[in-house]
Formats: sequence, C-alpha cells, structure tokens
Amino acid sequence: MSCRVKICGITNVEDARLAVLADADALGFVFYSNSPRYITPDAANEIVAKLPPFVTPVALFVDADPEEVLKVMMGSRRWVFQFHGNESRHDCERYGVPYYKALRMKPGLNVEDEVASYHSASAILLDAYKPGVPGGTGETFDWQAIPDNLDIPIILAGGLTVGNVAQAVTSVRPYAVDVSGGVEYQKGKKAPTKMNDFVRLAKSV
Ligand SMILES: O=C(O)c1ccccc1NCC(=O)[C@H](O)[C@H](O)COP(=O)(O)O
Repeated sequence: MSCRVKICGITNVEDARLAVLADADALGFVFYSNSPRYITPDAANEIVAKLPPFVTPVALFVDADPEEVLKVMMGSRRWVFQFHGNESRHDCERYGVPYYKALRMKPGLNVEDEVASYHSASAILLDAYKPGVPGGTGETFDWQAIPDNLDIPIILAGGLTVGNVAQAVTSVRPYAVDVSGGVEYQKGKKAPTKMNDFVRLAKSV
C-alpha cells in the first residue's frame, strides 16, 4: 500500500485545487491564529465545499476555544480534526468527530504511553518538538526514536521536503506523511512543483 499524503497549511482555494491535482489525500487547514497559515472558519469551509470526494479536509486546532471548534464544525460534515496542542483525550473526543492527535517528539517522551492514552484517535501524527512553537517548524526529528510496535496509523511530520521524503517513508514506513513548509515558496503559499514532486516521491516508495 502506498503512503498517503496530507498537505497542511492550505490558505486559499487555488492552493487547494493544485494540491488535489498533485494527488494529495488530505488537506490541512490551520485554525491557530498565531500561525502565518491561519485561515478563518468561513474561508476554509468555502474551500471544503469545493473539494472532490475522497479528499479529506483536516481542521487543525491548538488548545482552541470550543466555540471556535464548533464554528468550523458547523460548516461541513466532512471534517476530521487534528489536535496539535495539549488537549486531553476527553477534549479530543467531545465533538464526536474523528480525530488525529499530534505528539511533538520532545526528547524523553514516552511515545507508547502517549499513544495508548489517545486510543480513540484515528491516527497519531508525530511532529518535531521546538520549544514555544506548536507546529509548522520546518524541522525534522530523530526518526529512530519512533517505536516500531505502535498499533495505530502513524502520520509522520516535521521538516519533510522533496529532498528527504523518500528516505523518511523508507525508514519509518508511516501510514501517511504530512508536509507544510517543505512545499511552500513562502509561508502560507504552496509551490505546485514541490507539491507534485513531494506526493510522487512519497507514494513511489
Ligand atoms: O503549520 C503551522 O503553521 C502550524 C502552526 C501551529 C500548529 C501546527 C501547525 N502545523 C501543523 C502541521 O500539521 C504541519 O504540517 C507539521 O507541523 C509539519 O510542518 P512542517 O515542518 O513545516 O512541514
């Protein structure tokens, strides 16, 4: 089975269209207002309404106010949520929407225990840890630190690019890879050629 690809940080309809043409399986929308990739719930829901079937829209939150989450949720039944902050399992489950939980790979993190505590997640996203920056760091982490017995689909994130994604898929064998900065020409703006090359390389391993 080939690796799936999620392109995160979509901020406009043209980038969404080009990501779909590049054969991305999921598109991420960042509802964290400090991010340069922030998009409003209304703008994101307009884009989601235009997505073809079999492309998953993923709404990304960082310790968000439940009212903000509900505003996003009300706009479409297609959303999957991604919780990228310190949300508990209860916080993640309360909306009744399938979710991915992001874990930032801080040295010493007990990945097995964390994964077990989010057993209701559809997948776990493993991202780089950088103090004070919740995500979209553009940095990789030590892939050897990922236990090989995790009984849940793994989405590998953090500093992936056209230059390293094939190596990442070969060594980690994740269910999916997630990229943001690695397919941009400036923050929040995706580069079509990079998206095409990234997806092709991720799926060709
Ligand atoms: O992308 C952001 O700006 C962002 C901000 C705050 C929390 C999460 C964020 N992105 C989450 C993602 O899923 C990114 O794709 C992931 O962190 C990898 O980013 P990158 O290293 O730039 O590929």
